[in-house]
Amino acid sequence: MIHARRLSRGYRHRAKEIEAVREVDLDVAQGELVALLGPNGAGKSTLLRMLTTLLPPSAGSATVAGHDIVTDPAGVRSRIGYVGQRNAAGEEQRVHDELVLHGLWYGLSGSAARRRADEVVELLDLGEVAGRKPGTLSGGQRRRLDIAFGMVHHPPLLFLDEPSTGLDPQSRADVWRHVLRLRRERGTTIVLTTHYLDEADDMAERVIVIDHGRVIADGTAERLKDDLAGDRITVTLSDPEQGARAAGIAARIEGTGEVEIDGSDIRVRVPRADRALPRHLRELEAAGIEVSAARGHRPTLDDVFLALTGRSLEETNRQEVAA
Ligand SMILES: Nc1ncnc2c1ncn2[C@@H]1O[C@H](COP(=O)(O)OP(=O)(O)OP(=O)(O)O)[C@@H](O)[C@H]1O
Repeated sequence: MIHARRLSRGYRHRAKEIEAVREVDLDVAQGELVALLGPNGAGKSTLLRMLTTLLPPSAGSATVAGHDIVTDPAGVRSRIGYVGQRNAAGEEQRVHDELVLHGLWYGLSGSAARRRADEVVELLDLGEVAGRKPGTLSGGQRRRLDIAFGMVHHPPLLFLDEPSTGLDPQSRADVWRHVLRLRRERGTTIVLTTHYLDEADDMAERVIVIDHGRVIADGTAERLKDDLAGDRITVTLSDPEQGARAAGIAARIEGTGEVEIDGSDIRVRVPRADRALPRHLRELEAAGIEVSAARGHRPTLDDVFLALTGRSLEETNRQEVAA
């Protein structure tokens, strides 16, 4: 569906060149659900805007849905849906009428546009609000309407730029339910951007991590965690004086890496926490070291980002919000 090679885009801002996207290679197959994950300013929107032909690349090439983004932008546009960060709806028409207008804009006949409006209203559960004006909808309903606009011409490939940003948790879950439904029932290929780690983790089957305009990791969330962050176990000792001995025992167990002592806690990196924990407990017990608590941690995607960049994505997002 998407093949991009060394796709790059710079901006000139106050006589300075910003390299927003740098030599990105990307292949997305039909039916995939891919999340582009990265902090604000990483280059996600710029990448999406190039793939949707809204912005020409400075260098590199890409085909999207079989058409070249530079030499055949009209071919690309007729086969994709794009839902940007801003609302697409006007305020004058009612929801259903707006959808019909969109269909006409895409070249459908009047009856085909009305039929298609009915279909997307059903697909995105907008029946209750079909007679209302967009300005009266809740944030989540409004976002679903935006997605409906992106689907009016039945595209096999849908791009969503931060579909859930700014929504409350319930509306976010609701938008996701509908995105997953599109994928399941229509086989739509979906590429979306997000800076919510939990979303990328729970919903997308493939996560592409972007930082400073480059792809720095690409895989399933589980794979990225296994390869880049690894599990950890934490064992709390009844007697903190035993820390050094316990750390020595842990370090000798096969597969163990990075042993840290923090007060009465010993933290150890292991390939699989569920398997390593019983073994560590047995060895400590055999050495007469009493353990008062023990737990295993599966890494999060933030641990992956931290391992890759030395920064926490969650922390970076928080600082952006505060700034
Ligand atoms: N029109 C523009 N002119 C100058 N610089 C720009 C322009 N648009 C984006 N940039 C810069 O390019 C870089 C990438 O921005 P982009 O919006 O693609 O990132 P993003 O990952 O989508 O972030 P966000 O989540 O905030 O949308 C940033 O440094 C941004 O400031």
